[in-house]
Amino acid sequence: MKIAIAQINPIIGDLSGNAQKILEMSQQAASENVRLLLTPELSICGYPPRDLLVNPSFVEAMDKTLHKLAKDLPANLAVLVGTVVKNSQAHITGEKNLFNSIALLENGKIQQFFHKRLLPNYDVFDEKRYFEPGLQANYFKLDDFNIGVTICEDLWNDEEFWGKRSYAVNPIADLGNLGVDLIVNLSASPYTVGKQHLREAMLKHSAVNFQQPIIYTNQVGGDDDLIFDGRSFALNKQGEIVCRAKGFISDFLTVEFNSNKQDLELGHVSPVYEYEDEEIWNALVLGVKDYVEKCRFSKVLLGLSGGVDSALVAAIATAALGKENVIGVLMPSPYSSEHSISDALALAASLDIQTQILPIGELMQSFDKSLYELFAGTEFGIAEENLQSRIRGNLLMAISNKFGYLLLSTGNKSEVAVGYCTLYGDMNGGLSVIADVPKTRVYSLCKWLNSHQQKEVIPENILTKAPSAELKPGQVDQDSLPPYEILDDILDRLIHQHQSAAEIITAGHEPAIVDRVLQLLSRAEFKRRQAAPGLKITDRAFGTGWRMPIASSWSALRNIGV
Ligand SMILES: NC(=O)c1ccc[n+]([C@@H]2O[C@H](COP(=O)([O-])OP(=O)(O)OC[C@H]3O[C@@H](n4cnc5c(N)ncnc54)[C@H](O)[C@@H]3O)[C@@H](O)[C@H]2O)c1
Ligand SMILES: Nc1ncnc2c1ncn2[C@@H]1O[C@H](COP(=O)(O)O)[C@@H](O)[C@H]1O
Ligand SMILES: N[C@@H](CCC(=O)O)C(=O)O
Ligand SMILES: O=P(O)(O)OP(=O)(O)O
Repeated sequence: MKIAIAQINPIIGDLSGNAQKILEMSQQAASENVRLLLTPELSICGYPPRDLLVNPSFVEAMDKTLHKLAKDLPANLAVLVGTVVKNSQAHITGEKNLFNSIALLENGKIQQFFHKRLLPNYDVFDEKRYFEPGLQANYFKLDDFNIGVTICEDLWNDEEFWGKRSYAVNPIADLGNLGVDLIVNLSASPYTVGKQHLREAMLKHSAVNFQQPIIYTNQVGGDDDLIFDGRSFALNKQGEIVCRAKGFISDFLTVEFNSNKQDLELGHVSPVYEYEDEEIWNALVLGVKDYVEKCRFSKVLLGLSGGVDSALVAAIATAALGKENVIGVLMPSPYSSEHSISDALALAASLDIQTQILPIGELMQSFDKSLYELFAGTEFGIAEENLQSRIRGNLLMAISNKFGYLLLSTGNKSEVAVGYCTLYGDMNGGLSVIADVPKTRVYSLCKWLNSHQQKEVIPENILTKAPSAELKPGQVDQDSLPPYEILDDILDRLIHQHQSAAEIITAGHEPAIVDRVLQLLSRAEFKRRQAAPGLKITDRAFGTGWRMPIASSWSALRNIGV
């Protein structure tokens, strides 16, 4: 029996467009004699639909679209489509309105529904807000085969693999006990660095442990802050990868279930990325492309300072949207160095993007004049420094408004973590492209890009000079922050490894620096809450999965031993 994976890139809420994508892959499947086609979790509406699900008319429209799709599908093809189903018991107190389900479509009809049993509710996942868990093992008979159906998180509870049990039920063990021939998993699993390795290792363990071939179908595409990497794959009973779809792009691939061997045959296996930098680059390019296109923009703009952050964002945007759709705006102030202008121009020439030069000296003088009396007798300080950033932010938003271009924010994760950025200034923008990329990774991505393209896409001078906001003469970032290698290590331990200050100090960091970073991290929460959505590439980004209080003094507690 031939089975196909439809690794589609749905647009959230575009029900007819998503159905059309499924239909097109169904027609391709039918032309290749496929018997069963798999699509991702919630493929009819795209994942995550969030509070669109609270609207009954949205749910009704999904139902109508699904019935129409069932009628349009080619004959002799069964298709599994992700949808929601109303919970008929929902009138009972405490029960929710919906199930996160899979519909089996065949012979012009919806034949059966399967409900997701394990509902993720951590990090960016919030499924208990909408869904009630399914209570039964899910499987169906297709020709002579029993096919077990699981939905994303249903397979993330392999107790032996994790060394702990996260949920009381284990859908894969239930299906193993029922003796199904094959398990399919329909997922919408967001990208984080190294996640594919984890998925494959986890499902390899499950395949071997339960002696079940598994076909894993993932969504692809950018959805606000989330990037879905695709890379759907299948494993035979020995846990060997027998096929893998491409990463960060829609794909269609088939795999043969051999009824004699009761196992999957070897098919097409797309390669994995060799370098993390390459993988992250591809993720960010897709994240920008899909955010811009799905929000119906065509062009973007950004401030080009001659620094490394804006250089990387410009390069990502150019790869995502094409050089004719990226506009770099240079806004030198009296404090800008000569090289900041020449470096920005060299970068623009290397990417072959358009530039505009808008000097801000006169605007700064005009602001100073207006504030002269009010500020008389005070020292030049943060207020004056930030004016430059805010003048630039205003000019960029004026261009955005006038021409309908989306402004890209350029702050990296290290800066966003410690609040080294100006509200309503360089934090302006609709999408924060590298907000989850620490500064040390910004450099490694640029270096990877140059070596991958075998030319200086990012001019060498941008990579070797000291990072500087140039908000006053001779200023460099390291006047106010620890060296980025140290800052990033401390932040990684705090944010990703959940280490206490005491553990970080034991690891060799200076107590005063650790204290300061803790305070800066906590104090900058108000800024992050007002920031543009940032593309998520790590397991802990400052986005929908980060829910910190603003009015809090927790970080000050190190000295009493917590
Ligand atoms: N703009 C740039 O390009 C850039 C680059 C690198 C570093 N920096 C650095 O970033 C810093 C920016 O200065 P900043 O952070 O003082 O200016 P800011 O204006 O970004 O933030 C301070 C302002 O935020 C508000 N605020 C403070 N606490 C708040 C809270 N809990 N809730 C809500 N609002 C609150 C207040 O209005 C306060 O004046 C400076 O250290 C600057 O050197 C800026
Ligand atoms: N001189 C500048 N021209 C254009 N855009 C600029 C300039 N200086 C800063 N910017 C923008 O602001 C962010 C943050 O700057 P830092 O150097 O990190 O302070 C930068 O990426 C540009 O987009
Ligand atoms: N743990 C899964 C959950 C996804 C889901 O159920 O949507 C993941 O991160 O991919
Ligand atoms: O934000 P940029 O581009 O100015 O980078 P840097 O902060 O390294 O100068």
